[in-house]
Amino acid sequence: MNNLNKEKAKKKIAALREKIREAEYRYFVLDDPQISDAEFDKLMQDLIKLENQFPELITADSPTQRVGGEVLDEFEKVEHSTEMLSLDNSFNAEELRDFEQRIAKNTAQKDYQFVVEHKIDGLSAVIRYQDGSFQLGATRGNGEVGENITENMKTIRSLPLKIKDKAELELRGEIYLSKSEFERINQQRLENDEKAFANPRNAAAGSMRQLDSKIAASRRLSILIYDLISHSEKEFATHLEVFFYLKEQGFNVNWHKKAAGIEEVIEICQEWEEKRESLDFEIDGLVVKINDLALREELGSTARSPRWAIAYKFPAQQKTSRVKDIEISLGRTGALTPTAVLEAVELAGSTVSRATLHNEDEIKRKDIRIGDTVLVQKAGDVIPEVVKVIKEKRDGSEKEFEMPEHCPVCGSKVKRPEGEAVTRCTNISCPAQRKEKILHFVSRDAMNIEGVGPALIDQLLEHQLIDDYADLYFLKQHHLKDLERMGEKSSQNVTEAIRASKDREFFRVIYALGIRHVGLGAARTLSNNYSSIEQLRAASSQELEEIDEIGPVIADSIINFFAEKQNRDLISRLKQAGINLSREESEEKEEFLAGLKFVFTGSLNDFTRSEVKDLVEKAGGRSVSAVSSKTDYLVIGDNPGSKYQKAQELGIEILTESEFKQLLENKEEK
Ligand SMILES: NC(=O)c1ccc[n+]([C@@H]2O[C@H](COP(=O)([O-])OP(=O)(O)OC[C@H]3O[C@@H](n4cnc5c(N)ncnc54)[C@H](O)[C@@H]3O)[C@@H](O)[C@H]2O)c1
Ligand SMILES: [Zn+2]
Repeated sequence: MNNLNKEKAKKKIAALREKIREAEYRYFVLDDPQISDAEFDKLMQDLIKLENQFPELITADSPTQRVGGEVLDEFEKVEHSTEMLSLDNSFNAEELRDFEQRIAKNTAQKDYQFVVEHKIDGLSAVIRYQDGSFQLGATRGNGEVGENITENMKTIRSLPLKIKDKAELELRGEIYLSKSEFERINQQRLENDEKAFANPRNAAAGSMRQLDSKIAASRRLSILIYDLISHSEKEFATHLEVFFYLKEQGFNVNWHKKAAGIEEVIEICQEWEEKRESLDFEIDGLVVKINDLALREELGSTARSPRWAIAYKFPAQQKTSRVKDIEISLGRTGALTPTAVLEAVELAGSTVSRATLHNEDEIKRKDIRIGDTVLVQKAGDVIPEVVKVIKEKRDGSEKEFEMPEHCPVCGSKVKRPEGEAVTRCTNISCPAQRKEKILHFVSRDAMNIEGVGPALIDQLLEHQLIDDYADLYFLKQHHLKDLERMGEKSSQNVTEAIRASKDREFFRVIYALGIRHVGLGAARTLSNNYSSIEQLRAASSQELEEIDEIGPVIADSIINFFAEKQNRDLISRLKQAGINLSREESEEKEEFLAGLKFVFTGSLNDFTRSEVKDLVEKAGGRSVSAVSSKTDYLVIGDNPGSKYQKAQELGIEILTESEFKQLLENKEEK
């Protein structure tokens, strides 16, 4: 890079600027990005580096010198009282330390503090109040002029229309969609044959730019406030004081934490990298700000961003890749599932080379072709998926995908029942299905039988030593000994592992049966409601549906499962083998939360969402998503959302995180 000559740099800079401008237009104006945020950030970083090397090539219209964004003509324009800037980015601890160094160089002050906040992935808004009423809401636009979205903002429930303070205020906050609401909207759009939004940010931005505010209202957006730009009467000394005041006025304020030095900031950033999934909204990083407002003044800002703040960005969750092929795999229910084979990319800390395409309709809807460049996304532990195709990258060589007519494993005809999205192999004894069912049965969350893996199952099926999972319990050591790669010792271990699995908890057995749609959570719920397999089998679909979390689809599937003679036979052989088919005394004793319903809101400090769900369910309780009159407890973390208000209205018992912990601890002693 160092000996790059100026002519070359000039060309490279021009090309980068061109790409960045195009991406900004698609992102800010069309709400339809074609590259991932991480890729955009990379382009920007490359440009910044080059411009730093050749400062004489910096022009006033370079994207590094201004805030991206455009103002749409459809909306009334609003001039901002204070320019709305971007934030500088940092991607690792080193860059955060550099940020601190720059501050140290620019001030004589020694002991300053930082405030770390969530960087919510939504769209920023300016909000004005006068005489205690919400007056005006505007988008950032190009930083100087934004769009008037007051009417749409009135539909945001978490924005108070009235406040106590009668002074003139100007605030900033982030409008966003919760993950659950985002899913709901996309589901609905798919049902209406509309294009799904790529991510919650685009959905939120798209909703705010609707001319018809009824549409915005139907989207249930939220807002978190993170700054006070001006107050006509009060002076504040620190950012924390501002937060305190905003909270007092009834605003939903952004999560924040004080940090004494940059090392503490780094710790908080790393902590949230792991915890981000526990939030019901997306954050793409954290924002680190100077707490002392006078020091902020002193540090000032560049044309593009303040010097007193920096964004810390998490590793990418979305990236582009290319579909090399589309393969079909068979599940235990015989479903033919298309999977995209991708050019490997690093995504959120792991290498991704496959993504699920769900089913034929999904491929059609997204128009995914072999050879396409696609945007791939990964959220938490879920399987990576293709967000969308970047059609501009097509050169005509892409091939459309056709669902095969025959099962790729057994060759039988496949069928796609009317009204269903899934194509299945029609052969009930298709070896692929049998194998998948057994694999599921022995898997970790189910019966957890170590040593019984795909290779062994293949051999057992091939030698007709077993036909289904119940047969595993009738295997003798001498059956196994002669198999490939088995021998005395391993066959003994395997038979021992099979025997040991006989007293797995009842809910694991229910899960292991492989009833369609019954995942681990539903299995747990069922085991909380029925104490034996006989009771479960006797349940009517109406009775099942009355259980929270068990919908008609699951209920039907359970009924169908027990209706099949083959399955009832499987169960009686499991019983004969001595498998635990009822909830034991010991399991019941732990159920001190039996029947109680919990709702969690806000961000918890010591648990992830799946941890608390697990804890509650282990104790026989249930964790549900919405507050209703049937809720027993609402547990609130930092920045609880609208659920908090609703629970208060309904008079539901509210626990803080530490009270919830106490509840668990006290009861466990009993
Ligand atoms: N994918 C694309 O094609 C594409 C194109 C352009 C921009 N982008 C994305 O947009 C970013 C640049 O856009 P930008 O200038 O709007 O954002 P930024 O990343 O520079 O950060 C500033 C914005 O952060 C938001 N924010 C959230 N929480 C905040 C908090 N607690 N305090 C202060 N601000 C907070 C505000 O909306 C603010 O306007 C890029 O980093 C990139 O990720 C992507
Ligand atoms: Zn088959």
